[in-house]
Amino acid sequence: MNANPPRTASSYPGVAVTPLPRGWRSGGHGLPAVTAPRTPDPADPLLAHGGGRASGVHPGEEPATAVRAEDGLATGGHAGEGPAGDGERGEGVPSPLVTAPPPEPEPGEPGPATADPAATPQPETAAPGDPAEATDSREGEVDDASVPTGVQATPRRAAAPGEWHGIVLVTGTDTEVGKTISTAAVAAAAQAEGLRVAVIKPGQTGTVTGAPTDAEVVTRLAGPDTVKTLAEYPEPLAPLAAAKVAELPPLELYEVVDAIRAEADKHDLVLVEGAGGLLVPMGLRPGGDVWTFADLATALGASVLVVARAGLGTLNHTALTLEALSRRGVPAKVILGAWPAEPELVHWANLSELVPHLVGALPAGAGSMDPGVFRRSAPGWLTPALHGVLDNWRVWAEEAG
Ligand SMILES: Nc1ncnc2c1ncn2[C@@H]1O[C@H](COP(=O)(O)OP(=O)(O)OP(=O)(O)O)[C@@H](O)[C@H]1O
Ligand SMILES: C[C@H](N)[C@H](N)CCCCCC(=O)O
Ligand SMILES: [Mg+2]
Repeated sequence: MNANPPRTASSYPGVAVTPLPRGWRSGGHGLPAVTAPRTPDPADPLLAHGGGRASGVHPGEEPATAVRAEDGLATGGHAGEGPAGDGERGEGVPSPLVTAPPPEPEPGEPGPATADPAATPQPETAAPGDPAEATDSREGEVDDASVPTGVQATPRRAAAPGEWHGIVLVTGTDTEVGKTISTAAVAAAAQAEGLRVAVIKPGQTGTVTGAPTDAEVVTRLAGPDTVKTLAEYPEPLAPLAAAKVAELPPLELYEVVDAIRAEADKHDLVLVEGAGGLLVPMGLRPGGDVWTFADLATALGASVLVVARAGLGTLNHTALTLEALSRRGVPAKVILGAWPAEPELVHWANLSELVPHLVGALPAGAGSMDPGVFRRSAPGWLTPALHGVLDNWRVWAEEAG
């Protein structure tokens, strides 16, 4: 006898109106949404991986002040309860996922550029460490350690809390979770809204395998205005390890920051895809210390999308990633990279836990779609926060289940 019989969405907490199973408490407990946000502690070694600066908190600002996420979702509720705001995580209960607001746009900042439909997307690749690809954002700086936190970290076009314009980083709970497909979906939805979109892959590893690069996949599926890879390494390893074994220059944090900011000057949305998960060693700082994708997020003051699996094990991986971002004061939301065609008990259970964090869910197989179908479908997989039209998880679950 099957202990976990298939169920419909309407029988699951968080996406349903039916009562919870006995003893079931839903709504993301165990995930950081129910914990108070940590105030970033400059002495916290996690805030300064490899001895680098801890940023994301700006001079004169109160760090990690919690505000409620505004993502336009009529969700986040619990079984037998109404939409978000009801129940134990009710109105006035702060979400730690939107913490220190990103900095205000600089005075005189130009508005969003108009879309250029004539632009031809072309993946570009710079040689690792190619100085022509990224000017040094640290020009004129004195010493890395003496620079006040965040002074150089102001993005050209910052997004307000809960908004996903400007520079947005895409990480995952692991490698092979659907970061590239999700990046393509967000790019497609944003382009459909008329935004000029760039996608940047700082470190592409595993080129020796002959598989399409992430830039090629994004170009095929979404065709953003600009797609760039900053460095390619042959072996399928973390970028820093791949650079070492190939004896190629590792990615340098501030060259990557500059390359991303340069695209932010020319686009409304710059999606930056990491490699593997949040704390994968990406490259070296000028002083020789390791930097991670989390360091890139704090250096840019950017929000982060976390692409997660839908199946067993995702709650822990997602909670760990969100906690690491929360303690750095980085706003974050979650996308399910591949929702199965035939979801089982575990998928519905995980969905109910993750709904308060979710801003998107892609169907498994989306990456194999015809690009035209992919582009037309993408807005339906994403909430309005990500330029999509998905505004009710219960309705989505009924259709997806
Ligand atoms: N929604 C999806 N539809 C189709 N294929 C998918 C989907 N999500 C993931 N995949 C497949 O799973 C694999 C991993 O996906 P993807 O390349 O997006 O991973 P990733 O998280 O970007 O990994 P990496 O760390 O290597 O960049 C790929 O082979 C991809 O084709
Ligand atoms: C090659 C692979 N597909 C990714 N691009 C790199 C993943 C690095 C993961 C490192 C790790 O967490 O152990
Ligand atoms: Mg990828």
